[in-house]
Amino acid sequence: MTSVLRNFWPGASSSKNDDHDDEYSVEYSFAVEYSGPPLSHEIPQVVPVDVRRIPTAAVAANAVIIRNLAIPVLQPIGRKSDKSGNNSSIERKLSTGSRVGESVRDRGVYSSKLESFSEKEGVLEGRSVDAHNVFGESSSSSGTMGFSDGRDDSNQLSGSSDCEEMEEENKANVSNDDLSETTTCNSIEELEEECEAEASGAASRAPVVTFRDLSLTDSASEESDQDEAAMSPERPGLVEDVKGLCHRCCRKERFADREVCIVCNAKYCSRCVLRAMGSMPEGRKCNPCIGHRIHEPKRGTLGKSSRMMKKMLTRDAVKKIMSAELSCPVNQLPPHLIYVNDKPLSIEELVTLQSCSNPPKKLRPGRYWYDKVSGFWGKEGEPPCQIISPLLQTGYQIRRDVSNGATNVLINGREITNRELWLLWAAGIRYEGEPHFWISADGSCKLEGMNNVIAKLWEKKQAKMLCMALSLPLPSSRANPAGEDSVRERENVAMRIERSMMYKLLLVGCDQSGTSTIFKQAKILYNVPFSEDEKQNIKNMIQRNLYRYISILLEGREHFREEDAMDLRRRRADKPGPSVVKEESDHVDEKNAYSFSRNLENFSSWLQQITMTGNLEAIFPAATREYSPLVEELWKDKAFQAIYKRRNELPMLPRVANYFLDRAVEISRMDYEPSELDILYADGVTSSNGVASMEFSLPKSSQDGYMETLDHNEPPLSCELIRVHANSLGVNCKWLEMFEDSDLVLFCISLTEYAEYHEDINGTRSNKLLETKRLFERIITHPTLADKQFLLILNKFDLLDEMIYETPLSQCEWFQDFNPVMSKHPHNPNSNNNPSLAQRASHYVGVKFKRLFYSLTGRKLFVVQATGLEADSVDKALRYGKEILKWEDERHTVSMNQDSSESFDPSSSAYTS
Ligand SMILES: Nc1nc2c(ncn2[C@@H]2O[C@H](COP(=O)(O)OP(=O)(O)OP(=O)(O)O)[C@@H](O)[C@H]2O)c(=O)[nH]1
Ligand SMILES: [Mg+2]
Repeated sequence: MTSVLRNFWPGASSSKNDDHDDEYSVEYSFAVEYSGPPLSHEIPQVVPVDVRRIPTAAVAANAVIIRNLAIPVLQPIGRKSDKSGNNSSIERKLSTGSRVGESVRDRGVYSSKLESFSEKEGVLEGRSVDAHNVFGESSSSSGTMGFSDGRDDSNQLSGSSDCEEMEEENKANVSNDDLSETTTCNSIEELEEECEAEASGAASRAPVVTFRDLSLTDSASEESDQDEAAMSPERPGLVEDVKGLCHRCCRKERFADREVCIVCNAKYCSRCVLRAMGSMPEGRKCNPCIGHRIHEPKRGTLGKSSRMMKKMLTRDAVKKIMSAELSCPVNQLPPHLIYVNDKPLSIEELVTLQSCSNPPKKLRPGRYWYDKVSGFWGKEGEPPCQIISPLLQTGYQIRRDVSNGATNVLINGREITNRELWLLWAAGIRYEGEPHFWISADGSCKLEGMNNVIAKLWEKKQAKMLCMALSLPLPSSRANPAGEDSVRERENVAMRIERSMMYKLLLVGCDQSGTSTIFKQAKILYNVPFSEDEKQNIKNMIQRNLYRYISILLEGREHFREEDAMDLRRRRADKPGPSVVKEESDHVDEKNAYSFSRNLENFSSWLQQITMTGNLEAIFPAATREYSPLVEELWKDKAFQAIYKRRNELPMLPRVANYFLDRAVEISRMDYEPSELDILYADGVTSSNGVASMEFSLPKSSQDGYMETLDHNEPPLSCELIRVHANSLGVNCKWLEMFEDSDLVLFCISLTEYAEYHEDINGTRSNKLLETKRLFERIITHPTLADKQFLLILNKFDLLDEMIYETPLSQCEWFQDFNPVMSKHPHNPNSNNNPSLAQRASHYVGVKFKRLFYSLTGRKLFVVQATGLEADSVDKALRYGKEILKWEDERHTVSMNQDSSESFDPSSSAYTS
């Protein structure tokens, strides 16, 4: 009471200094009659306050509450709030600047606006809104409760509207009101506007408080989910993007990875995302945006989880979130915002449209036209962009000017555009005057009032070509029985989620490192089938390779034959009788161990010529039919077998050639079907320059030795293996950026490279392993792969084992200090105590790369030894990759949980599963 009275009469004399008890030291005084000299001026009058006119807050239950009023949800104070302790500028201004009279006037203004808004909304028609009460609660909450997050509070008092257009109209009306009223006083809107402008992003953030119409709750429960979606509050505005800063903590740190709210576009760093988005019951939306429609341009990203999500949450949790994002009602297309022939769609019409055999692609809220007769579909004011299923019951009658045509030519009641006029012309339709054509779904064209078909649009090649050139639509060849589409749609949703959850493994390596062998091995290993086309191409490739190997042998024959003839000539020369020698030597020239019959000789010169001119590809597959018998004849020929025996003397012949040449007759036949092993051994199946990718699931195996505990319920791991050749990465590995979303990089090197050399055009020799080392350095330091895990695959271990004794590892200058102390005991392959020289060498190479990796990145490199041609070995390497991914996942989850444990309760979140 003391303080009330003290404040009530501020001009009163203070008795603070009195030493009396508090009880007697109150700061109020009583009026006493003035007895001094007469005054020269008038005494100001005090207007008595009518206490009955001071607005008071009504009891909430009795108050008429505007639509969408709900219990306010407290949010963390946003970065735009005043850090000095005042919660918002609105609050500050309300408490300091406004006098009682102004305040009351403001309330009046606000009240009238609310009423006019509510009336326009059409939802509260016939009810009176106690705006004073609403305002009273609102202002008291901002003034005394300190409840604010610095967001656009104007939204808090807005109800939902049925469509964007309506809301815009309302806004326009409200702002007109503003103009008339705010010239005289500081209205709430004005203050809010100032406040908004103060905040760096002038656009408002999502409202913190959402209002739900309590009076409608009963009936709302009867509405379908879709209805709820349609009636959901309007989307909050987009937040302004402050480049590179997290919307919550305003920090740049950790912002390389970010998650974006699909409603307001606010971006969050990994530290803040879970706090901002919570359990994500409707997918990636920050808490205030839950219940709101998505920002339409984001529709394409629905269900596609980001890297950050995958890193932070368990796979199951991400799957749940993505599936909720795709399927929750509020995220579905709002039918009432899609207009077809001037009519907003109903839910049934939208379903009909989406589930027809040929639905519109990329349907978004907007205005479209639809010609039910022909199935032409387009955006209002534009030529057709698609031909959808005809005769769907959707939209009103088509308007003549709906596509903005100015040609005076009508098709099914619509004045067509110039581009379509060209189409008629290309279809051979000639006319005079201002005709009206009727074109049916199959393209049959009739003149109005006539019964005969004058042309069929889609039978004319020119018409189709013109459509392609002018970006006009062509009819779809798809015809699906009703119902199938929705099934497929459901499957697609599941597939999309699966796909987005896949681990991406990038397999990269230098020439001949064995990346394509590993890729093919994985394909065979995990039952990823080769398509019929692929099989046919592989067959052609293997047969072509066979002819190439034969041609290399035939080239060798020239050399062997020469050698043999010289040898014989030398031996004959040692014998007496010059004329006899000459005769015999001629004979030898013609017929020695490497001589062919005339037939084979012709075949041999033809094949060598074709190979030299590089036309080998052109003669396949026809060559198989023509020359298969000749290959058989060649194979059986003694001279050819003699050449084949000396094949190791031909450096140009790849090692793998033996595998195919041994079965030359079988492979050259028309009916040859490549086996899996043939495919594995075949060179060139995966093009050297291209990028190949395949999806597979890595099943759980009891051989998983890396896991201490085997979880038998664990689902198989979905992976995508992308093989890219170093040559295709461009200068400075520029194209690595394309693989930014890889989870693990498998860098493959051949263990034989230490003894192999490259020769450039100047004849300078360089060690292949050192070249690989340079590529490795470039890749691991590439910014795109900065935070990726790397697994080094030391391939071709079998070959290293063969050659290491003859060719020491120290041949390569980087490995000069390799000097292993070998045990005197013979090597036992099953014992780890006495590793072979090849094992020691490969271990040494691994350590060298590990040190290099650590020196450049400060991180750990994983290494595995492999033999690409052996299935088990590749399986083991890929499973090791899987373990790395899982460790990485676990590490992230743990660190995120630690990060968020202070203020975020993980048990309340969907990410714990
Ligand atoms: N012995 C043996 N040979 C292998 C191994 N891995 C690959 N090869 C062979 O090495 C050769 C090159 O392997 P690829 O898989 O084609 O190498 P790449 O990385 O695709 O290189 P490019 O063909 O230049 O694109 C092929 O002939 C393979 O059969 C292995 O582990 N052991
Ligand atoms: Mg290859």
